[in-house]
Order: sequence, then C-alpha cells, then structure tokens
Amino acid sequence: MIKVACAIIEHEGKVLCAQRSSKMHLPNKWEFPGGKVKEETLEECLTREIKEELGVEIIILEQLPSNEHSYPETKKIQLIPFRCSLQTFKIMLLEHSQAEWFPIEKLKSLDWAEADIPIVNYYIKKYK
Ligand SMILES: Nc1nc2c([nH]c(=O)n2[C@H]2C[C@H](O)[C@@H](COP(=O)(O)OP(=O)(O)OP(=O)(O)O)O2)c(=O)[nH]1
Repeated sequence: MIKVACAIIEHEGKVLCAQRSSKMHLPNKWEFPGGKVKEETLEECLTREIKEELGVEIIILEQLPSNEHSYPETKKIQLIPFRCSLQTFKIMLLEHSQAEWFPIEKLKSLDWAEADIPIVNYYIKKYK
C-alpha cells in the first residue's frame, strides 16, 4: 500500500483545493496538495510536498482519519489528510493547473479524485 499525505489548508473559513494537471495521473481531478511518503515522517513528507508543489510553508494542525482506495492499475493508496494553516502566503503553481480557495459549502461541487470523497465528506460534516 502506498501512503499519501495531503494537506487541507485553511484560511479565513476557506480551504485550498488544487486541480491536477492534464498530464498527471487522474488528470484534471481536484485534490488536496501532498504526495507519496518516502523515507520520512508523514509530517516531513507533507511539509516537503507543499513546498515543492506550492512554494509555501505550512503549520500542521491535526491529522484526520485516512481513507484507503484502489484505482484501476495502481497499487492501493492510503490517503492521510492533515488540517493545516499557512506560515507563508505566496502560493506558486509548480505542479497543478490551478489552486483555489473554496468555502466549505462549495467543496462538494468539485470533481474530486475518488480517494478524496470520504475525506471531503468527513471534513464537511465536522467543520462546516
Ligand atoms: N497529493 C494527493 N494525491 C492524491 C489525492 N487523492 C488521490 O487519489 N491522490 C493520488 C494521486 C496519486 O496517484 C497519488 C499521489 O501521488 P503523486 O504523484 O501526486 O505524489 P508524488 O508527487 O509523491 O508522486 P511522484 O511524482 O513522486 O511519483 O495519490 C490527494 O488529495 N492529494
């Protein structure tokens, strides 16, 4: 199983969502920024990935329940979400096609990567 850490970054009641580019696996799907965990802690992975993808520093607040999901033709992933806030604010799009702040009530309307759907539903239920 591949562990993937992702960041639910909050600011002024909104959440930062990122759209995968047309060239990535799961093209054009929305996700929480993050990536595969290497030889490092989940927190180190998340800090590194967010810096690589968006050029910002995060503050990790809380780990939320993970979700296991199998996509066709890839190994099962365990998607592990963390609520985060930003320490630096100059967001750069280094990998995604776009990144946007959405109010919690709009999250359901995005075309999410399948593994994210239970996480989005949990988050909406707990934090809206
Ligand atoms: N980052 C992230 N990945 C997700 C989410 N939902 C979801 O299904 N995934 C999948 C997409 C990818 O198959 C996998 C993460 O791999 P990735 O390719 O984005 O991460 P990475 O940068 O470590 O990958 P790599 O290019 O080094 O191989 O998890 C999510 O919310 N965030």
